[in-house]
Amino acid sequence: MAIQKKHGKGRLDKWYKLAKEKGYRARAAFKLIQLNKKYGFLEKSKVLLDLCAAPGSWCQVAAEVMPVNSIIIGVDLAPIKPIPKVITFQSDITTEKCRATIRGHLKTWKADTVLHDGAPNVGTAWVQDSFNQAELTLQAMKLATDFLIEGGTFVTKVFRSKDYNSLLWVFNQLFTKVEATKPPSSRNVSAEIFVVCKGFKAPKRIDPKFLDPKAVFEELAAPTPNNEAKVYNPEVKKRKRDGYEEGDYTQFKEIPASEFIQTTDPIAILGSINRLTFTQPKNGDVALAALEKLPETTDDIRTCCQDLRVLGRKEFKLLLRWRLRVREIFGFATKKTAQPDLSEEVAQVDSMDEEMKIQQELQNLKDKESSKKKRERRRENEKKQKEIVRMQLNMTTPMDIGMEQAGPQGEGAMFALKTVDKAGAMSRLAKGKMAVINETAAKRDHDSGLGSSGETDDDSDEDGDRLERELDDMYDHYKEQKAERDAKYRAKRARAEHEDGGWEGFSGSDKDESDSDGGLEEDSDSDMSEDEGPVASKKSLLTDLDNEPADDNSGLSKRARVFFNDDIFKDIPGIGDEDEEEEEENDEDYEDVGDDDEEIEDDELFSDEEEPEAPSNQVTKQKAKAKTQSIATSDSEDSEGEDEDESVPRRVKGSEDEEDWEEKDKQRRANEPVDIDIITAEAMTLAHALATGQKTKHDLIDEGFNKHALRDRDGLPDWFVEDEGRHDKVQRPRTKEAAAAIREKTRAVNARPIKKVREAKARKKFKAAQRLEKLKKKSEVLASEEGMTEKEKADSIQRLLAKAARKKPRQATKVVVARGANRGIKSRPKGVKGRYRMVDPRMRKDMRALKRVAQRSKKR
Ligand SMILES: C[S@@+](CC[C@H](N)C(=O)[O-])C[C@H]1O[C@@H](n2cnc3c(N)ncnc32)[C@H](O)[C@@H]1O
Repeated sequence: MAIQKKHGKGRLDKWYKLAKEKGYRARAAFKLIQLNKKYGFLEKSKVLLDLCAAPGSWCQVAAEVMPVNSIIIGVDLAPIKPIPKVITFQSDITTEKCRATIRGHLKTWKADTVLHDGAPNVGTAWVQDSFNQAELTLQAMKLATDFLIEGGTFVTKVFRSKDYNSLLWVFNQLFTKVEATKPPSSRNVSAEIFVVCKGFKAPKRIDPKFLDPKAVFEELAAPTPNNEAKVYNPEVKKRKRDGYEEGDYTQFKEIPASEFIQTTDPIAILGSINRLTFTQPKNGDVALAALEKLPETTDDIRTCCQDLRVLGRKEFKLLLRWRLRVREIFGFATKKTAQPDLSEEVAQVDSMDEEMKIQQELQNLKDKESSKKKRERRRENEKKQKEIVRMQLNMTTPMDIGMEQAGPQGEGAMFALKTVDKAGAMSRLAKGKMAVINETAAKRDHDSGLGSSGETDDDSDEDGDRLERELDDMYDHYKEQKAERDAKYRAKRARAEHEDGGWEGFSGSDKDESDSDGGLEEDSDSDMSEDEGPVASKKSLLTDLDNEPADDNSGLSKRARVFFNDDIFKDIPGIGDEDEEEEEENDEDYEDVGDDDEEIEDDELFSDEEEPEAPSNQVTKQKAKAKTQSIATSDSEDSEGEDEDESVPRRVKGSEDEEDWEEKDKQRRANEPVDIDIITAEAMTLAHALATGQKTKHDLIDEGFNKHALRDRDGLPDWFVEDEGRHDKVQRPRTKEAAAAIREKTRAVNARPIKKVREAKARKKFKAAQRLEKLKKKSEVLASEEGMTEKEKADSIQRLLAKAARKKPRQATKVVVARGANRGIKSRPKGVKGRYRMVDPRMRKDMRALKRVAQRSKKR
């Protein structure tokens, strides 16, 4: 029965067997061994307390690893058979008696390490058990706090349950470093996890609440700071997770539109609710009835209320304006009517004395002045934007802007131009990233209190601007949250930021400056003087003007560049800036590397003659070759005289070691946003259609004019544009054959993992070195031969060299029929030497049959 149970739970695993082999009383021993391997606490300990130690495998390990003459005390409810060098006794660790016994054994000593692997009878009722376990852990920690030395280590088992975080929080209060880990020997199916708490803070007084299960597991939602104990760390934050509201487990939320009118936080509603309804509840909402009849409640408004989640900024503004108007009609406090004292809904100014009148007039004048300034600034900004757009269309040069910005001083002009360029504007322009510029300019407008350039009623639109800013903030906040949750999104954003590195700097400083209403010119000057100085600026200016024609070298005419600057070409490899191109090429190179476990025959790698292979394989090789050339590898040794290996995509750069490379490769593949295979398959399909005449050049041009080519994203909310970019893409046809060819390519790349290729190359080099060494020795022997003339010696050495240089005739590939046990096995079958190829028996029969048929038809 007992054996059955062990089998049933899969207990007779390798750790179980190993424990038996090594004489440990339980497989748990390996958990401690592995924990100690990672954190190394046993070697440093002289006194150890093992709570819940039966049957005693942890004590065994401790006795083995700890220095001689260490004190090890083990306690458990169950009896522990004696272990040499270990004191054991039977007791319940939650009792005072146990504490006293330990005290008796330790006397004045303090423990360097306290271990706890306790588990109350797991298996009866999980919820109950997990709580008891957490409670037991807390009890163990209580004991640990009594006996641990300052800086000591507490290692405990915890079950991942609802109390897990609470326990961790407490540990964090009492130890400087807390880490949760799961050693390999701990079964994956088990919810157990081990927490290693290092650096006991040994506070003089510990708030009893820290060790009280009630306080820890129930009241932790609002933890009381333990001000008395020096361990309290205000920086420890408890993460707040929003779940469903109590009693409301639906994701779709709707509220009456009247609530939106009455609320003081309309943006919160727009951000969290799906629909505003006008349907009358049974009890009859008077406000809602009146609201429905208002002429302000137009069909547009009703449509917007239908689904708030699909609205853009424009619609949000529409709703918010509607709300303000309705509030005015209903006599609710609005921003315009409200006085500083918000508690009063409508403030009436009946009489105004002289002084107040003067103040009012002054205020009016001030307002006018500021709105005039605003208008001027906006006009200036619009002008600048236009110039930038002109620049993008190559109608003007950056120099024009620089000169204008810098004014009459010639040097200033240099500065300004430099700064334009420092911001990466020139290169961005060439890359068609003006969207970013416009966005940044718009943002600056925002920050400086200006609305979007399309609006003219700047005085009356203050509310709108504020709302817009709030909406922007909310959107940014949403993006931040998304980034926090989604590692992939974070990586993608990091990549984007990396690509836009120069631009980031610009927008960053831009934002800072704009807080003080600074324009582009102010940015330029401050950046310049702070960062690099005039010499650098001139240098940079020269460099960048030099760089300008480099773009022309891309072979594109100005018109072509403007054309390819369109967003539609953004994701297409081969079009766009060179960096992107290069990176994508690299990415493709890094793609689809199979796992290293696959065996590759050396002979296959070192084949001197090209074997006839499938056409797709050849295509792959050629492609890989082209790529290899495009990647600047410094691994010159590897490439020496090994042209046959060039077909293997090279992924090794400089001195990067393999693990590094593999790690990076993994990350790269995880972050890869564009499916290169799909794009290649599309390209192949297109090429095939062109080659077979199914499509003509004109068809392609025609297809180029589609809805995606004329995307007008002006005024659309960022989130919408982002979402569109992700999903609204041109669907190009992909044939089955193209997809199959790409799959084949992937398979071919996978079949030659770089690790194996490198190993094989290294082996080949090693063998060559050995041969050379042999040759040297033989030549030396010949040279020192006394019975030979100098000519004979020279001839013999010559012959040796010629023989060594002669290529060995290639061995014929042996065909091995895979039978029985050999089927599906990739390693070399027994007794087979040299090149071989495994074939299926059916394949050999088929081949023979084909040959027979061919011969017969010849005879006829
Ligand atoms: C997983 S075993 C410990 C294995 C041990 N670490 C080893 O290496 O052999 C869990 C132990 O916790 C003990 N235990 C549970 N509650 C206890 C309590 N209140 N006081 C003492 N021991 C307890 C159980 O008797 C059981 O032997």
